[in-house]
Amino acid sequence: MAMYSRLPGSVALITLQNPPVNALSAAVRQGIVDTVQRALKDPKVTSVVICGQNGKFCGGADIREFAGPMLGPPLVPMIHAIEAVDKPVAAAIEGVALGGGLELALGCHYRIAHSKALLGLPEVTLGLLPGAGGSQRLPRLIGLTAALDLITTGRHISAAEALKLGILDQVTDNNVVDQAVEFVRRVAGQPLDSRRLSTLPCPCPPDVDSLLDKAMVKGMEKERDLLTTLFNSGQARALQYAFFSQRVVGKWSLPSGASWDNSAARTISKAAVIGLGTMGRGIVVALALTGISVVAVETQEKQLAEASQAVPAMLQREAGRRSLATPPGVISFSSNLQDVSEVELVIEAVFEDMSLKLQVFRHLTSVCRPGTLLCSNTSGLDIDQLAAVTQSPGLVVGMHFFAPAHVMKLLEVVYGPRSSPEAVATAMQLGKRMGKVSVAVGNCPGFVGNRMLKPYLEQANFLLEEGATPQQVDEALEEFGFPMGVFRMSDLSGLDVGWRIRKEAGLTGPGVESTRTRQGRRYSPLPDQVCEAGRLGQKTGRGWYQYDGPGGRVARSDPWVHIFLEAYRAEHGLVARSIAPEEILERCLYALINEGFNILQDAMAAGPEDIDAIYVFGYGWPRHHGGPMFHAGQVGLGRILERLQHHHHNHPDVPHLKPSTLLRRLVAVGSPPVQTWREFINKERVHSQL
Ligand SMILES: CCCCCCC[C@H](O)CC(=O)SCCNC(=O)CCNC(=O)[C@H](O)C(C)(C)COP(=O)([O-])OP(=O)([O-])OC[C@H]1O[C@@H](n2cnc3c(N)ncnc32)[C@H](O)[C@@H]1OP(=O)([O-])[O-]
Repeated sequence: MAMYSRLPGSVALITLQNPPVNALSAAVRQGIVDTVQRALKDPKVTSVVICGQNGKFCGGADIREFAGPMLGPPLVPMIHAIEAVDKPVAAAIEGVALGGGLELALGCHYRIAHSKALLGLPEVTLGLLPGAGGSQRLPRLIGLTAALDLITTGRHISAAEALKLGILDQVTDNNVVDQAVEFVRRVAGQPLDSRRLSTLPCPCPPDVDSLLDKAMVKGMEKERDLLTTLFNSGQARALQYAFFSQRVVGKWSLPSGASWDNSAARTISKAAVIGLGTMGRGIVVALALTGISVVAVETQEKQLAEASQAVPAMLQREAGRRSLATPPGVISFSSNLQDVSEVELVIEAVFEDMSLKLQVFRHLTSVCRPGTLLCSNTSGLDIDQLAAVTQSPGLVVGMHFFAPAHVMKLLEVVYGPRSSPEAVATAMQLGKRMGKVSVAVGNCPGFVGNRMLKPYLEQANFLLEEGATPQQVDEALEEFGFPMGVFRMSDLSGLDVGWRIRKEAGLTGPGVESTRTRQGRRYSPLPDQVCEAGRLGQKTGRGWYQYDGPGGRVARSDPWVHIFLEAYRAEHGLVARSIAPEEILERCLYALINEGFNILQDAMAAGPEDIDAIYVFGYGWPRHHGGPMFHAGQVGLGRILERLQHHHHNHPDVPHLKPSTLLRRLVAVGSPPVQTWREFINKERVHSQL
């Protein structure tokens, strides 16, 4: 909707009304068309101001409408009509003018913004381009180079930058509508031709003159054609899905019925971090950047001394990189666990060893004051077991950060069967304050992200046994869009991490027979043998690849690995075959996706969006593929099921390839779209189908 009012004097005020960001839905577009007509016809009106309600000008086209046919008045002629009005029209920009919102403002003759407003053309992040004249008007206003920068990066810019670039006519710290009204009154009666951006020539560097001989009309036609192509592309749908899934996960819910809207969060101002290894240091910085005071505890003197040098430097660097709204919190270092007695929340980040973590939790519960939230940064250990040794198990949750913790966007908030809604709400809100995408997940080995990683890694190892090289596997995955293939990634994170976990699970180590079947299923001893050869990845300069030296970054193919693989195959009587990239992708990705269905079935994630957000923000899943569950829908659930059946038939000793019941059920009901799975799962659960 758009509301029309006549202000004292001769100014018509049009207010966009579509909470929360006044997106240009069909109703809003209709409202604008009607109110602009009204202003045009009213002889008493000499000028017009367009603003948005509730402190937001406009967040752009209504992305929710992209899924269906476009109804209502189209945006392009609507903006052209505003530009053609013969009374001055000003956009009063507060909050945001993004995408179609900025394009609407560019159709106005003047633009006045509040100093805190953000402007931009972020369409590229949704797989689109500015399709309502933005690609044509912006270069005509600020030149080709600056416009290209904004259009291709999609970045949001401040009002100050927009003023400097020439997008805005005025910036104010006061009420922006009042300023805009005053502005249009002042300019009423002045000629408007030079303010109609679509009619202006495009200022551009001399060398591209010849490229830009096309007229405006041609440009607009091109914009429309390209937009139509983009609209119908899978990538645009995936990027728009990723936009919404990032927001859906904030609206968390637990199987108990507790959810974001019925659970109160505590606001944390003082926290502690136990353990100052790589993860602990990053967590201290992430907390301090949010303005929280942190007690950073490390019992090993050498590690403490190193951390007290490194952490302030990291904080300073990061604070400099972001322009912080609040000053960073104070960090105090200590070797004494007693010093955490006054904090409201503790995050334990010691070595990934259950007996050590239990020891820390026993200690914490005795030194912290009652009511302190106790969190663990474990990447997969049982939260409930930790909760069991504390006086208040309800106040224990997992906060699984990803390295480096002050940079990576993902946070898995792990609730155990006894975690209170307040504890979950507080951890989720704290994650949000740290700028993270926080996802609530259930307590199961590996939680969501690492649980799905296991079958993916497993398939990659099996592929090596069957004839692939690490490079071939990595190349197929990188071609799909991962920044790093599985072997390069393993070398980066350190091969000993998984080795230790497998030893703890009794899968390898002294006394375990070196067979290719362990604990009743196919097992590849390849990664254990690589570790036994002292090759732990980048940190030792050797792993699945070779590097220039310990800590080297550039992976090069290593003849040692090829000889090792050949010897291994010969020892086990395996005949290497040539494996196509398609098979590599199917085996790795479909095994991972299948585990995602198992996770949904077990209610360890509330919906497919949660899994997809985890993979996009924590595991490098290419955003333009939406996430593993979205991708499954794009490929077709029937196809995924059929390929899993095929691979499981060939490898019956690999349980991860056995299609999940949920996948079968979804295919049986006609493969409904991913957005409806959450509801379907809940219904199936009620009827005990899962
Ligand atoms: C031939 C056809 C012609 C077509 C022409 C194309 C025109 C144009 O070029 C294309 C576009 O404009 S593309 C668009 C270009 N624009 C963009 O890409 C801007 C995208 N938006 C943002 O970047 C952020 O939301 C803001 C910075 C606006 C606010 O951030 P914040 O304060 O942290 O808040 P938050 O939590 O982020 O969002 C709050 C709620 O608002 C919702 N919502 C938001 N925008 C929406 C939209 N456009 N729509 C619908 N909904 C939108 C959001 O889902 C959430 O809903 P929930 O139900 O409460 O969960």
